[in-house]
Amino acid sequence: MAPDPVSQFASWFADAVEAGLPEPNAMVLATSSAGGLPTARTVLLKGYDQQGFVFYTNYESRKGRDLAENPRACLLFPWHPLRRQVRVEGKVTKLPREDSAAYFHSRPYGSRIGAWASRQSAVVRSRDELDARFRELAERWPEDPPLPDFWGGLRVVPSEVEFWQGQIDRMHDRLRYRHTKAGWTLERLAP
Ligand SMILES: Cc1cc2nc3c(=O)[nH]c(=O)nc-3n(C[C@H](O)[C@H](O)[C@H](O)COP(=O)(O)O)c2cc1C
Ligand code: PXP
Repeated sequence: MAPDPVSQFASWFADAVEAGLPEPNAMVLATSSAGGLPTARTVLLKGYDQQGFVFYTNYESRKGRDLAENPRACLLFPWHPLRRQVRVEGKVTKLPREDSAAYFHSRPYGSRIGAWASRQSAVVRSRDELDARFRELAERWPEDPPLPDFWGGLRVVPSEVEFWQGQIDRMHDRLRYRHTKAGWTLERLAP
């Protein structure tokens, strides 16, 4: 195992890509409201480094509202064909606007209009209403829509990261990194 979880993640992520897993960067993001109600959904990992794990979303969506009132999250990478899973826990911070803008402008035009057209997680009357909203916004910005102020990146800053490897007889390997004042400590957990 690597001395820190991000280096270890890099190695397992490379294995997931190499193995040809569909959407190897898909991860389940769990959040919880201030009242303690948990929810989970899939998002795409768009970057990671020693600072943490980054994804992009609508800040006013259900997850966005959860994270505004309770900025803690758990990420789960379900790499079943490799008999592996990685779980990341930590605090969540917003990306600087210039970083969100750089990513937003790298997205295809339609996805950028889509971000504007979707009040993510709100109830919509119909598919037609959604499509009409898309067309209206595409007319407004025939090219280069700006970054919406309600959209951008979030970073999960890891405090614990667990690497799970399936083994025979359900005697799996579970190795957990925990961030302490002294740096990262690595512990083995019972399967
Ligand atoms: C494979 C996959 C990847 C997804 N990636 C994202 C993403 O990166 N950002 C995002 O906002 N929604 C993404 N979604 C949609 C979310 O799962 C979810 O439906 C949406 O963000 C609204 O979630 P919420 O109402 O809990 O906030 C993805 C869905 C799937 C199935
Ligand atoms: C609503 C939504 N936002 C953002 C993303 C992130 O991916 P991309 O920036 O590549 O569209 C996805 C991917 O499914 C998505 O569905």
